[in-house]
Order: sequence, then C-alpha cells, then structure tokens
Amino acid sequence: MSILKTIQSPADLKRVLPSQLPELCEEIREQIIGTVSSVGGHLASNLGVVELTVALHYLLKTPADKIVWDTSNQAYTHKLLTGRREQFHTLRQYGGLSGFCKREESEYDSFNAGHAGTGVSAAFGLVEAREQLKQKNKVVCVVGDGAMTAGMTLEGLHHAGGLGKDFLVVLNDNQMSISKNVGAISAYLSRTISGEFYGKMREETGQLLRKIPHIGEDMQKLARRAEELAKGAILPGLLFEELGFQYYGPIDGHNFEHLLPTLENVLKMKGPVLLHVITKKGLGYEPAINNPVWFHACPPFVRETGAPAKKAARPSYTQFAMDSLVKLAREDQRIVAITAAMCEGTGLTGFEKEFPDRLYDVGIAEQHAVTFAAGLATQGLKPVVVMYSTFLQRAYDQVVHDVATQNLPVVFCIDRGGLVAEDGTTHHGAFDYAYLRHAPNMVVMAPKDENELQHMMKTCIQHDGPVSIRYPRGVSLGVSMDAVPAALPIGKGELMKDGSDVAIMAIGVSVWQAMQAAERLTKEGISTAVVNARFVKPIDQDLIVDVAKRVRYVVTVEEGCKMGGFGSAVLEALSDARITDVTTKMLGLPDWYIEQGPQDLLRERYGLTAEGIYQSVKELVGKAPVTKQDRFAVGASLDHLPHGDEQGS
Ligand SMILES: Cc1ncc(C[n+]2csc(CCOP(=O)(O)OP(=O)(O)O)c2C)c(N)n1
Ligand SMILES: CC(=O)[C@@H](O)[C@H](O)COP(=O)(O)O
Ligand SMILES: [Mg+2]
Repeated sequence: MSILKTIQSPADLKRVLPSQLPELCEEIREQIIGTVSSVGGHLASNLGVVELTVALHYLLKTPADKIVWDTSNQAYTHKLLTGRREQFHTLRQYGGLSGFCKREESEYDSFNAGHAGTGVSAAFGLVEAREQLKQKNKVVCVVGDGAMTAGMTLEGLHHAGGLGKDFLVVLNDNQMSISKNVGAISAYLSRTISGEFYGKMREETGQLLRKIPHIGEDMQKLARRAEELAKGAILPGLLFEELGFQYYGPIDGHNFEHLLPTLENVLKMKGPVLLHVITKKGLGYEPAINNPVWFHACPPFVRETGAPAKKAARPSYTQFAMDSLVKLAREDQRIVAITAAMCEGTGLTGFEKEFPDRLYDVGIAEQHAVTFAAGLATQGLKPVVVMYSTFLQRAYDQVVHDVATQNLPVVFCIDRGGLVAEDGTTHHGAFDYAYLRHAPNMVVMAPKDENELQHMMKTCIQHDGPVSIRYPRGVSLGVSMDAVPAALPIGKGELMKDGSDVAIMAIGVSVWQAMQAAERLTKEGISTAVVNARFVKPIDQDLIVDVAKRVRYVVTVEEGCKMGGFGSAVLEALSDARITDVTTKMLGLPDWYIEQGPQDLLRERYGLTAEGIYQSVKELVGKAPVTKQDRFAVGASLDHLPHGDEQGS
C-alpha cells in the first residue's frame, strides 16, 4: 500500500510513523522522477530536498505555519504533500500545476517565486506581519546555497538579523547553483562543511542539540555555549552570527535521525536562527547525481538512461549568438563576458572553454553583474553581459544609472526574449523592449533569424555605447548563413516586402510570421508590406513613415508586452511625423502575466503566429475605415471607433 497515496494534506503526514518516512521518501522520488521524465522540469534540486520537505511538513502546522521556498523550483515534494498529488502529472503544462509556488494554486504556497534570492525578504515580511497582527505562527524560509549569493538574500538577512524576531532560515546547501556554486560565500560554506576540526566538534554539539528533548531557554543557552566552544578557532557560521542569526549545523539533510530532532529544537528557539543543511542534488536517480547541471531543469528524458527524449531539430538561437561571440572575441581582446550563474543556459560554456580568464560568473547577482560591466567598460574593455530577459529585470536601475547615463559601451545579450514556455509567468521575457527603450543612449535591437543575429552581434561589439540584442528561447529557423558577419547601420530597418493597403511592422522572430501572413493577404488582394524594424531604438522613423504614407492600415507585431514596447515606438514615430490618416493595431502580449504552456500554443493564443497576424489584418481591414471627419465631427458618437488596441485616427 502506498503511503504517499494516503496523504491528502500535511495532517495525514503526521499519522505516518517516523520509521516509515524513508519509504515515503522513496515513493516521492519515484513519483517525481516518473513525472519529470515525461513532462520535464527541475529534477535535481527536487530530488535533493525530499527528506527536508517531509521533515518540515511533519513538524510544522502548515498552512498556519508558513514555509517560503526561495526560487521555489524545488517545491515538488511540497506540492505532493499539500493536496496536489493527483494533478502532479499536469506539472508545467498549459492549464496545469505550476513548476513553482503559486498562492493562487494552494493555500500552502506562502509566496510566489521563480527568481532566486527573494525568499528571505518575503519570509521576513511574513514574520513581521505575524508580529504586527499578534499571531503565533512559525515562519521558515528554505534558501539554497546558490541563492545565498544573491544580494537580496543578504539584504534580507541583514534586516531580519537586526530586528531579532523568531525566524528560521534553512540553508539548503548542495554546493551547487545550476552549475558549481561560485564566489567567496560558496567557498566560505564549503570550508564550514569540510573543516576537520569543526566536523568532529559539530558531531558532538549536533548530538547534544538532537538529544535535548524540549529545549528551554537554559538548555538553549547550554547548547549555544557548547556550539560556541565547538567553533574554536575556525568559527563556522560566524558570517551568519555576525548578521544576528544563531547558526546551527551543518547537518545531514537526508537523515531523519538528524533532521527531525534538530529541526524540532531550532523551531522552538527564540530570535533568528539559521540551520545549515547539507543535501545532494539528484539523490535517488543516478543520471541526475552524475549530471546535476543538465538535470537542473531538463526536458523530458528516457527514464532508464537519462538521455533526452527528443533531439533538437536545429541549433538554438543561444548557440548561434554565443558562437558568434566566441568568433568576435578571437579578434577582439577587449571582449569579456559576464554571466550571473547561468553559464550553461546562456550558452557561455564554449566561451569559458576558450577564454577562461575572460569569463566572469558572478553568482546570482544580476545587479552586480551590470554595474561590474560598467566599471570594466570605463577602462576600455568591451563587457558583454549575457542574461535571460527575465533576470535582467532585476538590474534595471543598474542599466539606467550605471551604464546608460554614462553612455558606456556595455553589450547586453538578452536571451529568452519573448515566450519561454513551461517556466511560465516568472520567466517569460515579456518586458525587455519596454524597460530598455526609454533609457537615453540605449540601442535596442532584435534579429529576425540566426543570420541576422550574427550581423547584430558584430554591430553590438562595434557600437560605442550601451546596446542590447534580444533573441528567443528555442531552435533557430534554419536559414542560410552569410560567411562573414557584417555590422548593420544602427537604427535602420529593412523593407522586406512592399504593399499599398496594409503595412505590418514587426521585430524579432515575429518578422517571418508577418511575412507569411503578408504573402497570403496579398494573394487575397490585400496588398501588404512588411517592415523588419531590426531596431526598437533608435527606430527607423524614415522607413516607418515612408511606408505608412502608402497604406491605410499599420499593424505592429512583437513578442513582448504591448505597453511601452516596439508597437508603442512605432506609434510614437507616426505621431511625431503627424501621420494621422492610418488605422493602427498593435499585436503583442497583453497587460497581464502570461501563463505557462508550449511556445507555439501561447503564440497562437496571443495572435502572434502567421495565422493570428493574418486574422487580425483581415478583421481590421474588414471594418469600415474610420475617417478624420468621423472622429472629430462635433457631437459624433464614438461608438463606431475601434476599441482596445486599435487606434484609429
Ligand atoms: C534572479 C535569478 N537569476 C537566475 C536564476 C536562474 N536560477 C534558477 S535556480 C538557480 C540556482 C539556484 O541554486 P540554489 O539556490 O543553490 O538552489 P538549488 O537548485 O541548488 O536547490 C539559478 C541560477 C533565477 N531563478 N533567478
Ligand atoms: C534558469 C532557470 O530559472 C531555470 O530554472 C529554468 O527552468 C531554465 O529554463 P531554460 O534554461 O530551459 O530556459
Ligand atoms: Mg544549491
């Protein structure tokens, strides 16, 4: 009889005998491996926290007590124990369970996440809310060693340590971010784990801490004293102690005999406590233990071998971008690349291999990455910040204040621009055009395909100022490649096809969709032009105005939020040129957070496929044109005017 199947909520878990918990963990691992092998997901991190999650739910009274999962890509066991086992097969699919914590999904999810380093701050918000509301619940934050390198985590610890309220932070240390964790904090944690002297003393104090049945204030002091003695000369945990946290551990995060009594005791302690727990990424599935990087967030795979279930049809845009960068770096010694803990995802591994001294992995520290790049640029280097669109959001002020105001030649390679699929809301690259284009000095571009991508990479490197290039997640189009990349003129678009009724002005991967739609429309008698804008900023006003003068309708297409993005830039250009006799429509992402789902499905849903663009144009053209006289006639009813995104003039 399955134990897992008897658990509808954490209350049921409490009926399981402690001796049965390892068996339950095996069932949980089985379920996670089975599901992730068929739908993909964050396997390695999840397999590492099975015992820790079971122990926390075993001891806490959730949902009154709160667990905040930093990043929350490790919350699968939490989902399985909190009433979501039966839907677990829908994980990360359209309409299914999220791969992350979502308050909309369950009362057991205390805070939404997806980006790393928010856990401590959010959980401390729950702590202070409890104090303000005079409640009694416990608050626990589980944060990884990778997320410990994020500035926000340190800001949160600093605040919480200073105020001294009851708060448990569990540091889940598997010595890995996505790749091997980096930097001084990671080295510090490793020393804490591996110190030989401390290891022995830790064992003794750990035993003491586990033995104390119901730890009272005096006993707590005794345990602390013993712990202090154990610290001896090397003072493990000193960093956290100095930040106002009582530090305990490290303990084995896979052993219930350590986990349960230790957690029970630290949960009773007063003030901020940090418990250091050591876990292994991928535990329970050999291929994931051997390759935790690939299994951090993997596509569907063959259970028996761990091999990917499908082979990619063509190289990704990421690969083309980074191959271009490597080629350019061979010729230009000034180029250095910067990643914020995303060397593999951003495709920088080839660069690292060839130029190990010119690649900086700064940890999960996007803000630092950008300002660090600005510093490098002041000295004549050519820093290339390679980052997912969604993570660059965190460094908005650094882009504006540290790079753009000084007009520094920092290149931003923005990967995962647009819809990213299964990671959903927190990971879609929806906002970059909008959050970059309003910064004076910024150049913002996006290629229509991988060939243009290589030319744009060259353009970026040549440009003497802040410049960004964004490309999507996924496989490239398979177009033929020019032998040599050539820089493009900044701010110049490309007229792909002329027409006299409608102009579709598109950017990035939407351009080829627009071309297909235009060809079909033209065949049906609606003469349709297509502009590949190439640049969101500076936008090619001359081309846009020239084409707009020839047509009656202008449709903009972008895989980004409509508000403030590319379409807005086109409308501004038309407005500046006083083009008032075209009817316009913007296609792009609406003013809500986009759900998870396959890219194709989401593109279809938001009208960004060739079919969607075609339908939008047909609908627009089918409507009675709105004339200037109609709109401005005194007393004229506005009911006939286009609604929503359409802006008739
Ligand atoms: C702000 C931000 N940058 C980058 C990422 C990508 N990312 C997701 S998980 C992860 C590693 C997290 O490591 P750790 O906190 O140790 O958790 P583990 O997966 O090891 O449990 C990274 C870099 C992110 N989610 N958020
Ligand atoms: C980086 C990150 O947040 C991952 O956890 C995410 O799931 C990666 O997805 P891709 O790198 O496949 O886009
Ligand atoms: Mg880790």
